[in-house]
Amino acid sequence: MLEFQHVDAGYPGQNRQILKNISFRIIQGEFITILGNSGSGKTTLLKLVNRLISPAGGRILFKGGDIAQGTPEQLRKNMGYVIQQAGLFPHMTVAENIAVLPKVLKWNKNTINARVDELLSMTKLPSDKEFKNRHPWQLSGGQQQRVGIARALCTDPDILLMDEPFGALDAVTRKELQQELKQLHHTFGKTILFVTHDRQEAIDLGDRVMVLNDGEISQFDTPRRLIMCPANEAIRNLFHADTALKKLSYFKVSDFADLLKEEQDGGARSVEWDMPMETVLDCMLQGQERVLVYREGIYMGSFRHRDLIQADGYTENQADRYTENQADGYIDDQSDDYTNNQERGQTGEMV
Ligand SMILES: Nc1ncnc2c1ncn2[C@@H]1O[C@H](COP(=O)(O)OP(=O)(O)OP(=O)(O)O)[C@@H](O)[C@H]1O
Repeated sequence: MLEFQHVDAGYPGQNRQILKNISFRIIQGEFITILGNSGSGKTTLLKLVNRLISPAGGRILFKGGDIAQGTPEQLRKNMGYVIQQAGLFPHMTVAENIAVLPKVLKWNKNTINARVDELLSMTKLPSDKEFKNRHPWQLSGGQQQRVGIARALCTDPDILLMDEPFGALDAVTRKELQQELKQLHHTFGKTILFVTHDRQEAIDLGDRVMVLNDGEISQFDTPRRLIMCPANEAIRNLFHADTALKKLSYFKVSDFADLLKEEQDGGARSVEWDMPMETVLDCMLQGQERVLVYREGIYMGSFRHRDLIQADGYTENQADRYTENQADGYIDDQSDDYTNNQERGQTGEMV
C-alpha cells in the first residue's frame, strides 16, 4: 500500500534534514502507529505521504506507483487526513464539513446527502437535521473529532492519515474514540497511519508501531516485539520493560493467541479474549495450571503455565532475525507472515 525508499526530507530555507534515509513498507489494511518525541518528524512523515511536502531524496510509492507522478489532488482523493482538533471549517455546518471533497468532485446532491447520513451513523453521531446544521463551535471536542473522521472517510479512501487526532480530548472520550476507530478499522480494513505521543495509545491501536527518534526509525515492529525485544536502551526505557510481569501488563489475551493450545479439559478458570494478559497471570498465580480462553462465547484454546514462561524467551530468540530485517530497512518476509496471521485471525507473533 505504501513504501518509503531511502527518503530524506527537510523544509525550505533550513539546511538541516528532518527525516533521514527512511525506508519501510506497509501492507494493505495495517494499522500503523507512529510514536516519537516532539520534533522527531512524525507530522513531516505524514505530510510527505499526501504531498503537502516533497522529499529531498528517495522515493515514495503508493499502491506501487511513485506519488510524484500525477497531481496532489488525485492522490489526496485516496487519502483521508485527520488532524488534531479536527481542523473543521468554522463557517460550515456539520454536513457541509463532511461533504467538502464530494462537492469539489461534483457528486450529485442526493448521493452526497446519503453519504453524509451513512457517515454520521458510522461515526456514531446523530443524523437529524438539527445536528447536521450545527457549526463546529456547537459540538463537543469528541463530536468534532468524529466529524473530522467522517470527513476523512467520505470518499472511501484507501488510507487514513491521522495526526494526533485524539490528543486534545479528555481521557474518557479518548478511550471511547480509540475503541470506535479500532472497530471501524476492523470493519472496513482501511490502512491507517496514526501519529501519537502516547505510547499506550500507540501499542493499543497499532498492528505495528514505528518509533521515530530525531528523524530516524529506531524500531518498527509489533507492540509485542517492541516491548519484548527493544532495539535499544531508549526503547527499553520507553516501555519500562524491565520485568516479565510489567511487560505483560501492556498486552491483551489476544496478543498471545499463538500460544493457545487446543486441549479442552483441565482448566477451571476462563478469561475473555479482550481481557488484559495480567488476568491470566492472576489465575496462574492462584495455582491454575491451565486457563481457558473464550471469544464472545466461543472457545479459542487454553494457555498452559509453561508456555507462557517460554514466551519471553521465545520472543528474545527472534531478536537476531529482527536485527537482520532492520539492516535491510524492509520487512518483506514479515509482511507475508503478517498477512497469514491476519487470515488466521491471529494478532500474535509475526515471525
Ligand atoms: N514548516 C516548517 N518549516 C520549518 N521547519 C519545520 C516546519 N514544520 C516542522 N518543522 C521542524 O521539523 C521538525 C519536525 O517537525 P514535526 O512537526 O514533523 O515533528 P513531530 O514529531 O510531529 O512533532 P510534534 O509531536 O511536536 O507535533 C521540528 O524540528 C520542526 O521545528
